[in-house]
Amino acid sequence: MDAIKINNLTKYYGKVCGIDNVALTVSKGEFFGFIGPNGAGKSTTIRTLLGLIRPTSGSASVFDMDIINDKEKILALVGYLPSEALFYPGMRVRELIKFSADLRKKNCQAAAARLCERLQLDTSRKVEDLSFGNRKKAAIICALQHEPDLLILDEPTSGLDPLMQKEFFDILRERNKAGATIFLSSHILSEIQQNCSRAAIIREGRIIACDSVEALSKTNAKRVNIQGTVDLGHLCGVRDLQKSDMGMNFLYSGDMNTLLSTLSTGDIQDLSIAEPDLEEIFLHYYEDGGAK
Ligand SMILES: Nc1ncnc2c1ncn2[C@@H]1O[C@H](COP(=O)(O)OP(=O)(O)OP(=O)(O)O)[C@@H](O)[C@H]1O
Repeated sequence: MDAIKINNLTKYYGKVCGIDNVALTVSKGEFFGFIGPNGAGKSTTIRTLLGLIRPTSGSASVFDMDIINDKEKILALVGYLPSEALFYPGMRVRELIKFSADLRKKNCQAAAARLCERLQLDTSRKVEDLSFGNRKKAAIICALQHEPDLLILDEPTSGLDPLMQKEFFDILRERNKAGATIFLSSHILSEIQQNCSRAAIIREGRIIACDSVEALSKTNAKRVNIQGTVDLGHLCGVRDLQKSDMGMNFLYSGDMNTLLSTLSTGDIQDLSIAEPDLEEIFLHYYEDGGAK
């Protein structure tokens, strides 16, 4: 069974396009990444999926249930972490966590206590007195304490320190191993690479790639580093050229023999031709014309 199935979902905010014809399938039990630059449409996709906003056109289902007609049934199976954690003021953290569990008509005391301990959250504090990171932890506990079948996490780690990020991902991996499906929206590539098996890249409201993280990370471009001088002329396949007093470096995706014969005309003291790092590969998807 698919955990998430999105069919040609489009959302316009008046004249502004949020997402355009998004189609995506996430299988039950997957740890799926959703990557894209600011304003790409990640939150719009998630909010539409959860029935928080209505699509302009298209349809989607969660565990084979329609996002509009079966909204309540879907929400009972989902844990949602919004990108910004906002709470009613005046509550203490423990009251907020209990309030969130009561909404689900579930006793989550034991699970909540374990999560608070692992994430080191002081439940006696008032929510309005919490730091940004601690507010995030409270939101994480509200999203996870009822042990949902599907976790939808929108930029979950912003505000968490590195130790807490590690603990948080340990918890997610444990949940995933126990069968939960995880949909992780992020623009932190290392998070996606270390945790997800598949990912989709969204840009300007459209899915531009969807594949295994391994396949997405592959490219035929090389990073060329030169110490010395050479005239590249009109060499085809050069991108991201950076020059310094010492030499130059660029991404190259053209013919290797042509590159080598061009380089042989220069005065070169040192040369390296290496795989680009992951950030560079993903920038290629983000840039105009980067779609496969
Ligand atoms: N309530 C709204 N009213 C008008 N336009 C909106 C609204 N919400 C989002 N948009 C627009 O829809 C597009 C997609 O925004 P969205 O928030 O979904 O992107 P995102 O990928 O989640 O971005 P970020 O990583 O910055 O959170 C953007 O152009 C944004 O300006």
